[in-house]
Parts: sequence; structure tokens; C-alpha cells
Amino acid sequence: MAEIEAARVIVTSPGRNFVTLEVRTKDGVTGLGDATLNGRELSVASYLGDHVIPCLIGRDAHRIEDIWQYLYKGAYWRRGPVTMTAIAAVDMALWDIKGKVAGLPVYQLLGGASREGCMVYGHANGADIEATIEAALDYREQGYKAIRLQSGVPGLASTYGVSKDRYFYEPADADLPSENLWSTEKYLRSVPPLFEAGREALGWDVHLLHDVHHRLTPIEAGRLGRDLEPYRPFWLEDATPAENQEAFRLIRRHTTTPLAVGEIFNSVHDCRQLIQEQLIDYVRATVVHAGGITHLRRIAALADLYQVRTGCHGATDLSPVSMAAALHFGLSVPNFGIQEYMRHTPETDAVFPHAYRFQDGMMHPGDTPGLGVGIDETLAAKHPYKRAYLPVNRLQDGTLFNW
Ligand SMILES: O=C(O)C(=O)C[C@H](O)[C@H](O)CO
Ligand SMILES: [Mg+2]
Repeated sequence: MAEIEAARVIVTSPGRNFVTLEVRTKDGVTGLGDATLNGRELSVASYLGDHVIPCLIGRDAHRIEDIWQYLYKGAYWRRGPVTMTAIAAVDMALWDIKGKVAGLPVYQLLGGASREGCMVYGHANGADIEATIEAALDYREQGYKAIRLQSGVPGLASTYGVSKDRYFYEPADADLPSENLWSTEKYLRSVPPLFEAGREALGWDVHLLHDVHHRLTPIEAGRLGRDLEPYRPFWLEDATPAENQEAFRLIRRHTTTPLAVGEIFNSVHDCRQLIQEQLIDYVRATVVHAGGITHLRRIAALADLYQVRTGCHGATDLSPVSMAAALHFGLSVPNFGIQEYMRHTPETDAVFPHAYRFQDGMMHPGDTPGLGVGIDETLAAKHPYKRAYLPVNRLQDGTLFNW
């Protein structure tokens, strides 16, 4: 028995907001879990502080599955990003504790390494094709084996995924949601030339990826997928909103470009049909928003039956605690595909010292017992919470559109 004596929520903003749960046992072992929900951070902090932590005190931290079921079924209100992020934070913290008590890195508790490291993809973006390709060449120089290409769209003032800073793209950019303008026609014309230039400059030994960010209808996505086929993209991400999972049947009918979706999923039920009908190739559900390591393993196990691989979300709003958990998961799971790696700023890395490392396009979680991430609370306290929102997106006639 590792009795839970206390738990608390730490909110810090070293360049961007992070919500972290710390769980402590009577023996003084602590575990960390990420509870960050971009733009809605304080709702999870309250869910944990007001409703979850009181139920944790006195429980056995080793009973990870039982506590997961207790928080999921016991709340009566199932699923949803706030609930599943809160459960994820508890789950990560408990795996961290179990690893520390066992003296083993979490991936060893999950069955051990299935590979030497996790292939990651970096983000190359630029205002135009030339700038994007220049950034991509830089990533290749650093050893990346997979690069996401996002470029400004000619005729549109700003485009999602294209930052002012070369390495540290931050989508939650304002105190109230900023507004982007969107034109599907202009966008659809801009992507094939980007990939043509990408193959010309980078050759064929690097994987190229692209994120549509839910902005196309299924038939438009089918056309884009088909137009990109000559350049063999690794995947086309979030081609259309996935609340209606059947929509992906229409895309599949028109293209063999591999499809990835799921960064906003929070449960296996969000992707059950997508997986069982083999409508996608990669599922992007992630540790922090899909119920922790415990639930993500369930999603991966279902996906494995249908030859769907993992491709976990890993943007900057997923804290280093999530990145570590994703790497322990990715190293162990049989059907790992790729891991997104959007680097954190040096300020974030200083608040969350970690054991994971990048080398030659691959990442490894390290062999420190537990997840291998700490929190420097003195430093964290110097970065108070600052409200920040993701932008909204409108068509040129003012219609609010998908983001
Ligand atoms: O990393 C990606 O693929 C994204 O689409 C980033 C998201 O916009 C971001 O994480 C939202 O919080
Ligand atoms: Mg995305």
C-alpha cells in the first residue's frame, strides 16, 4: 500500500500556461501529472482541486486501474475534455509514483521497450514556401527524419501553424481570441506546390507531414489527399472535423494518402468507428487529453487489431510531463507510428527538468525511475498564470469557421 496523503495543483506560465498535479504518498514519494487544457486551464485546475483531490486522499496509489475506474465511472458524468484531462493527470502521477517505488522507468512497467527510440516529427513553417523549405532544411540538418510542412497561404494575412518565431510556435497567442481569415480555395491551391518544393529540396529520405486543422469538407480533403499523392506524404492530419466519424469514408474513397486524426479526442469512443472501419492510419489521441497512459493503452490496443498506428499530439501546450509520458508509452506500445515534437522554450524546460532526450530524429524517455520529470517550484512561482486563448477562424465573409 502506498497511501495517498496529499495532492495539489500547481499552475505556472513559463512562456505559456501549464497545470500540473502533484500526488504525494505517506512515504513521501511524489508523482507528477500534466493537466493542461489549452485556453481552458483553470477549469481542469478546479475540477481537480474541488472535486478529485478530496476523493484521492487515503487511497492506495498503486491501484491505478481501480482509481481510474473510480474517477471515470464514479463521477457519473463520463468523457469530455475537462474530465478526461483531470483523470489523465491523476493517472500519469500514479504511474510516476509506481515507477519511483519500483525503481524503474515507466516504460519498463508497460512491458519494456519495443524499439530503440521514438521517431518524432518537427514543425517547419514559414510565411511562404521558400521560408518553410529553409526551415525544413534546418530541421533535416538537426537530424529529424520527419518534418511537418506548414506555409502561409498567398492572399491570407495569417495562417494557423505559421509562427513568428522559428522554433517555438505558440498557438494560444492572445488575452482574448485573435481572429484569422480563411479561404479554402486559396489554401487548396497552396499546398501541392509546397510539397513539390519540399520533395525537390529535401529528397525522398525524409517523411513529410501536413496538418489541415479540420478545415476541409470530406470531398475537399479527398481532393487534397489525391493532389498530394505524387509527393507521398507520411500523413494528412485532421483533414475534416471528426465528430462524424463516417465522414472519413468519403475521404478514403478518393485518396491513398495516409490519414491521421485525434488530437482533440478524449476517449476510445471518439475513434472506435474510425479504427474498426480502418478509415484512418494514425490515431493522434494523447496521454493528457485522453485519460492518461491507462486509457491511451486501451485505444492503442484496439488500433493494433486494425493496423492503425499511434501518432500522439505533442504541441507546446502538452507539458514536459506529458511529453515524458508519451515517450514511455510510445517506446513500449507495439503499434507506435510517430510522435509529434514541438520543442518547449528554455523557460519551460527550466521549470520542468527532464530525463528525455532527442538524438538523430528519435527521442527516448530516459531511465530515471518513474516518468523522469521534475518541477522547480521556486522557478514555477515566478511565472504566474496569464489568460491566453487559441485564435478563432472566420471565412472572408465573416462566417465563423473550423479551427
Ligand atoms: O500540434 C498540432 O498538430 C496542433 O494542431 C496544435 C494545436 O493547435 C494545439 O496544440 C491546440 O492546443
Ligand atoms: Mg494538429
